[in-house]
Amino acid sequence: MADMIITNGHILTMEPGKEREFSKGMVVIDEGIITEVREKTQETADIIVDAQGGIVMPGLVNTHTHAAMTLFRGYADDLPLSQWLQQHIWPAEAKLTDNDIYNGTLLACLEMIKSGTTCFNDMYFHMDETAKAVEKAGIRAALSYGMIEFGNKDKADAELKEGSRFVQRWHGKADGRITAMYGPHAPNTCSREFLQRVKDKAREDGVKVHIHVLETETELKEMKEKYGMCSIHMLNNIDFFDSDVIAAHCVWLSDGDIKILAEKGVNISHNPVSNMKLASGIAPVEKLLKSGANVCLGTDGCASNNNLDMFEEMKIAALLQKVSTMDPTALPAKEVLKMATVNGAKALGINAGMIRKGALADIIIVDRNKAHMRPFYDAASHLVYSANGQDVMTSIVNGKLLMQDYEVLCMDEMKIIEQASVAAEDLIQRVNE
Ligand SMILES: C[C@H]1O[C@@H](n2cnc3c(N)ncnc32)[C@H](O)[C@@H]1O
Ligand SMILES: [Zn+2]
Repeated sequence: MADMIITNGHILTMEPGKEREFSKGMVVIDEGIITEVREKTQETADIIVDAQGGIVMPGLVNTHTHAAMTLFRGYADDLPLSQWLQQHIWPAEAKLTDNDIYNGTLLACLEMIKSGTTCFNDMYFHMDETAKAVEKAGIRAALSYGMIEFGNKDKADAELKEGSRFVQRWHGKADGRITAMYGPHAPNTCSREFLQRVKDKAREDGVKVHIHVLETETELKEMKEKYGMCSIHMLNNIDFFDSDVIAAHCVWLSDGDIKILAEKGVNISHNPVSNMKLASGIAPVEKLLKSGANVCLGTDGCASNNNLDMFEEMKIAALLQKVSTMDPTALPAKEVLKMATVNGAKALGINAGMIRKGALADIIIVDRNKAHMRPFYDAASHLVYSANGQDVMTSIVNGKLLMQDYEVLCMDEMKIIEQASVAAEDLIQRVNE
């Protein structure tokens, strides 16, 4: 007898090269793993999840965020990145406590679970608290301590020590739901020497690296002044790039940079809403995909988005590529859906992002019984262009039901909302003191 069977749903497998759709199918789950995907099964299970009227699909993977920044949702809007970070966000972050991070991350987990994200990639501070929140919520996450040293030698040692301590403590924990990584913030906030040290350490520890790269034109200019080359060439020169790197943003790329990223198998997290809101620019996603690079999708933090809805992110990603290339065939729905599922899972090195025998049981069910979801010709089209996060009925992570038929089972929803609101209020008071 299996643990769970999802039945009666319209299944979208997203299995690379063998994408299949069943109008009525069954997914069998045992010990957190998908054991069978068919039209009918002989198997029985403890829990039967009726997905009647729903699309059963892989949970969405958010490959770049700062979860606890939910506390800064709407705190400093409509500013350019450098001013936003230096004058508003960093001073406020300096006042963050462990308790803030825990509550802010739980709020983020709640929002993600409710809007169909089953795994997220996070870089932030006080990361033990983020990990504890992930452990509690039941979601899956890749976590890194955000290291910033601005070329300061003492700071470099301390930052790497903390990054390393976090990796040792959390990698593979929470029933394997937590993957730890190193998180050097960016090529213009970390020195070349430090980035090299970090990458060496990550290789030694066998873990991945999460970094912001070429988000703004300012970074490009600073790098050219400092090193006589852009961030991509600088990082390539120090042998930083391989398939164990997740580079967020990658907006200001030359054709030569694209070639390097594709050849080295670097994973690129595209974050269109944040890039549009901060007016950072438009990442060349079409060119990156055509060159064979693995491009995935992220929301960035709630101070620059201002939500964690990956459905919104998918639609905006598609629309932005179309209007920027003036080509309506650019980034079609199926391609965006891959970015948000299989490509994201590949980037984070987790066996998910698809509904296939042997994959992790990270699955969501999206409601088709809504006015804006009818008629129904093509699942991918509806998921990208019509749906939003509020249409997710059921979320399963590691074979466990975190939300079923819109009811959150893994936490007390009102309590989380209340605690995070109180924490944010206290925090802003401390910031303004
Ligand atoms: C981990 C660090 O990254 C910062 N951070 C949040 N959003 C962005 C962004 N779009 N670009 C660069 N840094 C960012 C956080 O505010 C924190 O200081
Ligand atoms: Zn970011």
